[in-house]
Amino acid sequence: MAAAGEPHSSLYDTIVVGAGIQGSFTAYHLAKRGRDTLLLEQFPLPHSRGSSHGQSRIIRHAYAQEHYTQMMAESYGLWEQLEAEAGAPLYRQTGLLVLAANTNPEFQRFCQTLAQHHIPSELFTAESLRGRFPGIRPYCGEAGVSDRTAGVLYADRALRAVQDGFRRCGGALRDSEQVTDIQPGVVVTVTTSGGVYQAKSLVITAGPWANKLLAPLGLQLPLQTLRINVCYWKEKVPGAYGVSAHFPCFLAICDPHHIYGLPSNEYPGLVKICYHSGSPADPEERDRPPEASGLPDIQVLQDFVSKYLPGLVPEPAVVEHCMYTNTPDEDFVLDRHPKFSNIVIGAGFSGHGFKLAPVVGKLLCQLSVGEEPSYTMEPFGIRRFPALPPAAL
Ligand SMILES: Cc1cc2nc3c(=O)[nH]c(=O)nc-3n(C[C@H](O)[C@H](O)[C@H](O)COP(=O)(O)OP(=O)(O)OC[C@H]3O[C@@H](n4cnc5c(N)ncnc54)[C@H](O)[C@@H]3O)c2cc1C
Ligand SMILES: O=C(O)[C@@H]1CCCC=N1
Repeated sequence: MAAAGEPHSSLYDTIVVGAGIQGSFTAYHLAKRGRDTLLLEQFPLPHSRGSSHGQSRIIRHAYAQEHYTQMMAESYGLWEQLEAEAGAPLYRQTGLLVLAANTNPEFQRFCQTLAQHHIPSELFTAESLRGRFPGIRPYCGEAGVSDRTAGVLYADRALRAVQDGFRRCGGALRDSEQVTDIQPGVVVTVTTSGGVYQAKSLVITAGPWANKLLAPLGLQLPLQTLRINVCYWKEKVPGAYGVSAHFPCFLAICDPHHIYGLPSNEYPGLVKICYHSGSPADPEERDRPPEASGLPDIQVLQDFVSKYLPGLVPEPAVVEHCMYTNTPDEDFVLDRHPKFSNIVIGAGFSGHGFKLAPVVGKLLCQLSVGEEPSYTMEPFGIRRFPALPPAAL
């Protein structure tokens, strides 16, 4: 294996394209197994053009779909391991409240998975919510269920930690190198803006750029790229909705899209509350203002904040941007290319993939080395999309 900075003339075991959280964890698992791995990133690191930047992400066992709750059991352990390797905290436990009308079927599925997996949790009525969380003004008939294991991941720090871990295991990370061409074969040839590399297998984890890389490989996935407004709301009394006041993360099950929030922490006095959807956008033109007919997400959030969180100023104080890459069912794509079995794809993380990245990385690593994946891959297969052009398959 070449030392850092030395030219690498031979064949890599695996090249991973895209150093967001999914590609970085994939490369980390590969390097930990002693695979000679090259991780390529188009932008200088760190950058804020994709989906993995920012200070915080929610981590939780609570899911309406059991397969994610199952994967989270292992994911928590892998986050802990990375935290120990990094020697710095990556996670803060805050708990999470799922809020909905008590008759809501999705809410009931959350309660079922929490119970089935013995996750420490508590049920709340509108009245008991009011007593325990005076900052929330629940409506009549609303219920809540908590996931006490949930909390906040320090996202930027976590991304750096996994990339450092990858390098410590001998992995090579080259940033500012955009992949411009992929030639499939028993040996895959990858051309970048900086050189030409070869490997026995390739993993594509390109976030919102996935379809751009897949098009020349004869594949287009039904992915929608969305620009998300990441809104921060000012506390009327600083700290009232903060981690130190034990305010939890929350997920409000709303129609048509959920609303979620994290206690004030990264920006003192500001609470992060976002809409779980956004306006369609090309990642190359993310900050171009959307059409006038775009999603009224900020208005929906303002209404929500004025109604339910009376201790916050109902107008965003800070708005940052990030990208979602959504599949139609919001399940991930973790699969081999239908025609080129040594090309593995991780895509469509649909705005909820950060917490699961340690397990996603392990699964993509297993697929690329030809091992049986440790979980059922049924929800994640490419063939679940009926509208794929048959020529591609
Ligand atoms: C506002 C917001 C809030 C979220 N909240 C949560 C949350 O609370 N909990 C949670 O679990 N998840 C959350 N998520 C989702 C999570 O952040 C994403 O699922 C995850 O970051 C996706 O990572 P990725 O590696 O697939 O994509 P990215 O981070 O976009 O990484 C892809 C990388 O590939 C690189 N790339 C692309 N094309 C090329 C090329 N040709 N050559 C070289 N490099 C290339 C890109 O530059 C990029 O760095 C949230 C996402 C957003 C946007
Ligand atoms: O994944 C998460 O926990 C957050 C909150 C719910 C919607 C998407 N992201």
